[in-house]
Amino acid sequence: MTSPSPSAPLKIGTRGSPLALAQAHETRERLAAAHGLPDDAFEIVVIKTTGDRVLDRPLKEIGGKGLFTKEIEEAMLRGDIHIAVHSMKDMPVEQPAGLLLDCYLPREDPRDAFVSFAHGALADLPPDAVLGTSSLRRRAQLLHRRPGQPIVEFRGNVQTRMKKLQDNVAACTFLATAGLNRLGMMDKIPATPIDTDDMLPAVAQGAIGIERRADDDATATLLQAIHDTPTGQRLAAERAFLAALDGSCETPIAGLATLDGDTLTLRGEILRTDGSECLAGARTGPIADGADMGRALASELLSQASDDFFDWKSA
Ligand SMILES: NCc1[nH]cc(CCC(=O)O)c1CC(=O)O
Repeated sequence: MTSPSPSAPLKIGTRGSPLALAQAHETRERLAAAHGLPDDAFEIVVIKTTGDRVLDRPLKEIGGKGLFTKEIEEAMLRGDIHIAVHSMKDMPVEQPAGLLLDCYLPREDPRDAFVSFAHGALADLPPDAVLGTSSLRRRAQLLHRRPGQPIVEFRGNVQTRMKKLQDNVAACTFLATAGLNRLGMMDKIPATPIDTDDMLPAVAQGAIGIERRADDDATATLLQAIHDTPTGQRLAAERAFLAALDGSCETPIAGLATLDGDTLTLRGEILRTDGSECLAGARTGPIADGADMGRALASELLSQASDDFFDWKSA
């Protein structure tokens, strides 16, 4: 196998957002360290996606799967890049033909964070405080616990959202703790992780996945050295749950697997968009049965859902 070198670097495709770049740099550092190669044996290639281009509309209006991945995957299939670094939370459950996702970096904190200048915790919020989020899941979860609470659409990167909070567009917002940690911002903004019993995270939240061409054996060998097995086991359960629900990032579905010795516990929930109903459940079993547990939990929740529960799918 030929190794990447400064003259023939391994090309790492990524979106250009600060978080995406931080993730690409982490991947480069791990690959360089694992293989004793210099940093410039890896080249970071920034690719703009539809999700980056359209900033003025809520993502759910643009629709379609792979909003943040399509252009990057096309570049990989053309051979312009060798690997692509993704937030697994944004990844469709199936990859396009010819591409494979079987390498995960060690997962960061999966919890959501409560971000507010005015209030210390979610529980302290008065019922008329305006919450800022554009995530269907967070919105449904918040409304489920706090019916009638006003919520405004809140998109943009961390800086944009902090500015909106300062301008009092909302009293608080919600961000993934993982993203804040990876950007080194957890101490710089008023953010507190939310217990997963109070807000169950999105499937795969906090996990980074590295995609490659299925037939690229040289790259597969390179990636094996940085794959984190426990993260892969947790995501196998969570993504099987998501796949069985036919969900994507922008649907009110939450799921989190945890490991304890040889045992995996998967918690999951599905909600109505307006938060009026939340179906939740859990499964515990051997780690190797994670994907089966994900599918079983999905069936259990689906069997409890009334006919109109999934109306949000066409909404
Ligand atoms: N949907 C956007 C997105 N995709 C991944 C992350 C955060 C990092 C992660 O979960 O790994 C975020 C931002 C957020 O939810 O705050």
